[in-house]
Amino acid sequence: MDDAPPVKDTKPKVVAEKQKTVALPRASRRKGPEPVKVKEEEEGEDNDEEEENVPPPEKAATKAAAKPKKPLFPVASKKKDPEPKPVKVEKVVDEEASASASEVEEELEEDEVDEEEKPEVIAKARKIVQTTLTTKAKDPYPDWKPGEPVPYAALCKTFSLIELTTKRLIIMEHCSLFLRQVLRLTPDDLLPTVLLMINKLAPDYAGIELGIGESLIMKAIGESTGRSLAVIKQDQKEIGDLGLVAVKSRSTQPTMFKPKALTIRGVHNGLMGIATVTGNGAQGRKVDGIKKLLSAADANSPGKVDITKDKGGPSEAKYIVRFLEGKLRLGLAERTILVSLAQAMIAHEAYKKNTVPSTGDIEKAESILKTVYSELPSYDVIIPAMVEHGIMNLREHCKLRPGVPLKPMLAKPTKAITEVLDRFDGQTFTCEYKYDGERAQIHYVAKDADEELSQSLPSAAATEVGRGVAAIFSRNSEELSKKYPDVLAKLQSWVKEDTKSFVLDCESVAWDVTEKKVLPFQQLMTRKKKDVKIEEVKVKVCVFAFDLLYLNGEAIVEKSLRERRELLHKSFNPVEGEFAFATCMDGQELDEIQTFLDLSVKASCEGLMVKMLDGTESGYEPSKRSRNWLKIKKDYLAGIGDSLDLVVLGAYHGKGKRTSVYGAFLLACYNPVTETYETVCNIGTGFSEAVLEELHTALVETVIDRPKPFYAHSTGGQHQPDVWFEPRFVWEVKTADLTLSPRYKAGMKEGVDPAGDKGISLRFPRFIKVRDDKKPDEATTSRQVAEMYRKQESVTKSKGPAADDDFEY
Ligand SMILES: Nc1ncnc2c1ncn2[C@@H]1O[C@H](COP(=O)(O)OP(=O)(O)OP(=O)(O)O)[C@@H](O)[C@H]1O
Repeated sequence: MDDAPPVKDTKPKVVAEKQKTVALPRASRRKGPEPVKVKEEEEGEDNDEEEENVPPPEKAATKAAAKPKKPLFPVASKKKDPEPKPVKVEKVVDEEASASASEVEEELEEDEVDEEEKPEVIAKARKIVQTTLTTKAKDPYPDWKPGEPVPYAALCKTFSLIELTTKRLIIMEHCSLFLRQVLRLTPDDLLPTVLLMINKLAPDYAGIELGIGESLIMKAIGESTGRSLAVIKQDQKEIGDLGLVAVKSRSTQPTMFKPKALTIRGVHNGLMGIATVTGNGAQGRKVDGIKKLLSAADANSPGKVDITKDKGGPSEAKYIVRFLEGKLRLGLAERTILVSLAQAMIAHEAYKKNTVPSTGDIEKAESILKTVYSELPSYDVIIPAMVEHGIMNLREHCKLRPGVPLKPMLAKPTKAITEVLDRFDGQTFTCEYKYDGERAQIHYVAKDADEELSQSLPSAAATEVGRGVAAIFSRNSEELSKKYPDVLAKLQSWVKEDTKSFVLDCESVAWDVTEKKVLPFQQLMTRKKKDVKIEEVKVKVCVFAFDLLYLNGEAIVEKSLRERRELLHKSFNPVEGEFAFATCMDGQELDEIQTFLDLSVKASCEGLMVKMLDGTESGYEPSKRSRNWLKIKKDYLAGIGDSLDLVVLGAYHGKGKRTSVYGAFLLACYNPVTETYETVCNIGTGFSEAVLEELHTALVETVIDRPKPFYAHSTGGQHQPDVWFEPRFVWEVKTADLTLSPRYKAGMKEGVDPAGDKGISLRFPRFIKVRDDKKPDEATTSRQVAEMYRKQESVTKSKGPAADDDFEY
């Protein structure tokens, strides 16, 4: 395929098909639990089933693509010679440093390398950077001509090497080596390279999705290889991996002519074109786009892929299809890429200077990139700046800014007020109402300010609001301006005149205009999700601000909460029913907190947030589930500490009156390390008839023939659900407690069961609501489930909980 023009020329128009969501009507949500008989035996029951073989990890779906106002890939620096003169690295690092990743792996216990954050793994990785990354010796792919587009085959070669291992350390080494080669030869392609590695086309806030289902991909594979759809479907049934089906289909296809080899930039452009196609015949043009990419795949280097084994050689068709499905199956967590990128960059900079970076420098580079990315999660902004100014200077050039949403700080659950007091012993803390609505990050820049709402924000996302321009983002950095035009319309009235720019952390909560009080979350969910017309708004919303992250041109995340709160209160005017500061209380005594908790519940809140108030620890920690924020929910005091957000993997047909709907469901938590969904319970309680009907309508669209290879579930016949689903919907679920069961797989790798054959399961789970603000890979993690289990157990065994996070880099 010819390379399409650079992405900067493309003007993506409209967001493609969005994920389907279920809005549950208020009435149906409010109805009491409607017990539904779960088809199988009670949770927690022992049974001798076989341990299931979980296939290699598969990347959970990520959304993709952008609607950029400015060039998507600003050229970092044209002046620089892309290929510095090859240099011989003279400096000798210590002996240990010459270890290769595989040697190092042998030294480490298998379970110790599960996460790249382990200090010893990081230390070894840094040693590797000092040696292999500062020479060309281990580059994964033969050098292409400096300055020329990076061949897509080079990326696929790296993917195929990564596919051969599950060890983070080796994955990191492969990534770093390849990224450094890209930096050395074609630094302008670093951005699309990184994006394709993380299965994205653009930052989340750009709101572009590929909008492609399995059937469209099968159609494209069929049409581009001359095989019938029926045959492709049959292959898919047998192989269970469309990427490999694409490879199999290609191998039987005689090549009439040799198209031009794919490049990373060309593939990115092609995919972007597919994602942004709209209007009449969009589906057909998407298929054409895929066909074009597939026909060019492997043109010049047809990889020999043994499709009988998942871990075949490199094949462009395989990775294109997997990208389209949002599943590269590589275990390339965003954190891995970040660390690899920092290592590649520091090694590249050293290589250019004919030096070797010290481990201190490598550590510093990693920390800079992680901090910068947590405040400004946009490779589109960071990569060009990093290439131009160097990684050590990145902080000066890339700061939190209005227009680029950051991942919010999250709280750790606690079970009792005494736990809070233990945690904050000797330190000042503050309590705030925990409002039950939707997180909203509001960005604003006045027209007469010395700055602008980020250039990388799609223009449609920035709304004129009187004296300024504003945008609202969700917890997941999705753009919410079309959901809350009423908030934007009133915004100017609560922004003080000398407040010229800000990023606010808030909760948008349904508001009862007559009673002048907040309404439960269920009310908020009855609002339309997008294209809301102000005149049609029935459920009014009040914004409760609890933090200020940026003010008048300056990021203030490092200031103490006390200072941020003062600035917050100084910079805005509360307006009844529209904008308010979160109700807070600084008392430190148990009975004061108890009284405040009771008040919060009376005020229709979920409970309290308790936050460190002073000192560096009270700084805002983007993307972290931090112990400096604790939540006490009203229902903590009975049952386990927190509800869980679980992914629906399967369902059982209803019986009797319910034959037309699903009567019970199989739920799973998410394991971000192995990128698998681990089953955790069957649920049939908490649903009204109306809700069951709605869920059925939504879920039927996602039925698949068989469980995905990245579902960790029981294989015993009697435990199989009647239908399986794509991992799409996240539900909030409460449980009486947690137990170990051989029938479920949750947390099996977390060491809670000494014998290792039982997973954690929920007892008496109860459906609370659909969490359509969470994506499946943001569900409660296996580790969190294990942490809850340990906490529950710790009453008798007094074991400390493990740390965890949601987005942390
Ligand atoms: N005063 C407040 N301070 C911080 N967050 C608040 C506050 N009031 C309400 N919230 C909401 O509570 C959430 C913090 O709780 P947590 O970190 O547990 O998020 P979560 O994982 O979405 O869990 P939950 O289901 O409890 O909302 C925030 O995302 C925000 O939406």
